[in-house]
Amino acid sequence: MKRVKVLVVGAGVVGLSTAVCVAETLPYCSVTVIAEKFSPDTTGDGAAGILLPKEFPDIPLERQKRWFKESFDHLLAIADSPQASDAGVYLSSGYQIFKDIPSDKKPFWSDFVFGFRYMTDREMKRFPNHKFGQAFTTIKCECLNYLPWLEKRFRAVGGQIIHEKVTDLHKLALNYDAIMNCSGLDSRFLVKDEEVYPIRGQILKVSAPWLKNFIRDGDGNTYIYPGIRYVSIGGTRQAEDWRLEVDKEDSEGILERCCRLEPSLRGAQVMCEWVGLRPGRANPRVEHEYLHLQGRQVPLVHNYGHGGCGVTLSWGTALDALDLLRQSLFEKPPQARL
Ligand SMILES: Cc1cc2nc3c(=O)[nH]c(=O)nc-3n(C[C@H](O)[C@H](O)[C@H](O)COP(=O)(O)OP(=O)(O)OC[C@H]3O[C@@H](n4cnc5c(N)ncnc54)[C@H](O)[C@@H]3O)c2cc1C
Ligand SMILES: O=C([O-])CC(=O)C(=O)O
Repeated sequence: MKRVKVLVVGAGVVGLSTAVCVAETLPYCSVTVIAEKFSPDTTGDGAAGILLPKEFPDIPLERQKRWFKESFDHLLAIADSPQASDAGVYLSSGYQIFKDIPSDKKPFWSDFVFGFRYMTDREMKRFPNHKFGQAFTTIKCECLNYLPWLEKRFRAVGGQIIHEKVTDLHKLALNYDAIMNCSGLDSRFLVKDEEVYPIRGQILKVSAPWLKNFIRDGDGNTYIYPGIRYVSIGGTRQAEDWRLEVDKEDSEGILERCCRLEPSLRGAQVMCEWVGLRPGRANPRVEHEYLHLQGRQVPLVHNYGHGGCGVTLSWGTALDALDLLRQSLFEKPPQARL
């Protein structure tokens, strides 16, 4: 009997991962996802979806390693299964190159990807403006496939979906035993967290089926990611910039920088241009508190603020959010709803 009603706010890669984790792990919970936007209109749908972490300043490194390893291993199992093409999850190999030798040549995630090594002098000759490079195989998770696939998996275990904008979490909490907030950038308004801010990202999707390996400049501003339908080339990282319109100058800059790294892109046809707002935050917020209403305390588990790493850390942070939910339900068992 499903006696605990859990509501997940958000149907991006973070919300759907969280909803699937809870619905598949806690048989006593009935789980509903409520969101204003679903695939193909969430931030992850336009993202390249490469699994590549960055280091957050105030989260213990062991926790960050766990977030990445769990996400990588979860997606690797999908990539290795007959579900891979439906889910849009596959291995992707390539290079990260640096104009200056980075202080951390062997980053914390290097043991979790496959075949991490420094590039040879011969390989580096292809990139005369760069001094150092890393070669490795990671995973690419294309949300245009992965999110509908996750949604199907969620429905298969009885998950419910509501298509609606939420304006007041307290009102919703009258009808649920726990709420999980996966509203990304909109947490700025929904839970009034002023630490979340937009980091605008513009990319172009080009047709260049001859490209097989990714190339990323370590500064994070220029990258080329071959994918299933197209090659994503980027990018921009404009903090506090809320514009969702395509900026012509940004597109020109992206093409120019990417063609410098990969001259064969000069002949590539641009299929579309896309802008998304990363949910920036110094550190992702994966923690819980309680909403107080009419004598009841309703657990509120937050899972948002992943910046440019939402796909990269989606499963690991969802598992942490699941633990926080379990802990909060155990600390304060559901109290009678009105
Ligand atoms: C150009 C670009 C490239 C990127 N490339 C990568 C990459 O290669 N690898 C990687 O790991 N990450 C990448 N990212 C980052 C990644 O896309 C994000 O971190 C991730 O998509 C965030 O997911 P989310 O579920 O937290 O938020 P979102 O996808 O923004 O989803 C938020 C959800 O909450 C819902 N919501 C919000 N407020 C409300 C409300 N009030 N009521 C109802 N619903 C609400 C929305 O409707 C939506 O369903 C990239 C981002 C950009 C912009
Ligand atoms: O940085 C990258 O390589 C891709 C990415 O995650 C982003 O643009 O946010």
